[in-house]
Amino acid sequence: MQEIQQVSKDFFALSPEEKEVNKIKPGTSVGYGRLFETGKTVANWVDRITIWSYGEQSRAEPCMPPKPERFRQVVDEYSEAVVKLCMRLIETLSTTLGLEPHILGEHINVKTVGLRTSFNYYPPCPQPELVLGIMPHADTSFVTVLQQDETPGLEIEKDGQWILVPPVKDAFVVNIGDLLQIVSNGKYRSVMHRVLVNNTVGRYSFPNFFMPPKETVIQPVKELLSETNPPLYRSLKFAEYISGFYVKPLTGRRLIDSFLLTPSES
Ligand SMILES: O=C(O)CCC(=O)C(=O)O
Ligand SMILES: [Fe+2]
Repeated sequence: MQEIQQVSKDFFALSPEEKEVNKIKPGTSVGYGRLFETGKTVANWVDRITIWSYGEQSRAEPCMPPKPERFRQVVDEYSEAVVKLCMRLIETLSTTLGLEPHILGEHINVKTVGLRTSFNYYPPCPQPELVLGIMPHADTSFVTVLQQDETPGLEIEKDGQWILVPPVKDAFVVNIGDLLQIVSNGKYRSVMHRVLVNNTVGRYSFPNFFMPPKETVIQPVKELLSETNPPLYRSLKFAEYISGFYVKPLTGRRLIDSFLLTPSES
């Protein structure tokens, strides 16, 4: 965990030209650059690089920055360990849904699921009350394993209130993403969250998004459905969901609601 922090600090200390070697290309979501740049003035006060760190996508869309030199090696070891943790989480989540431990993993074809990792640096901001580090959103993952440093900033929404998630040394935060909400037929709800910034210290965070290949069909697990518990979400390709996510800035609205079979009033 310390090493990831160290290579990230080395990366963000590079010159803008060196960081931009890996600039996000139009139509993709990986590389270095501003978050959700849409031409509109939505301020996300963050310097960020996103890469496929594990799985099929990391080979299909290579995006490791060439510098710092140790980056790739550290990320390879880290992502392998995080994927193992995600696999265990999926088994546990299967059990807590009342299913055999292997059912959820089989349903989502867990062996093909990969990892996308973002490296966020939120610099100190002279007027932190005017911006957010990242606007309110839910993640596009099954689960997100998040490493944050010792500086607070992450808040989750619960019952209409924003609640700070205090950093705990050597611990990850696990967030439920939209895809788990769909496959669990709404039994698990993805968590809305946002990031605050401050005017004194920079903050680093590393969310690891456990995400499937683009062609994967996402739909509720059939073992959870019955006449009295009909599917809430239609089946969709992950590519369809992800294209919806990146075309608009983070508005705080739940994208996932657009896949409800019976649209909600909200
Ligand atoms: O910085 C954080 O703690 C969270 C970052 C986040 O939510 C994201 O990158 O999706
Ligand atoms: Fe997030």
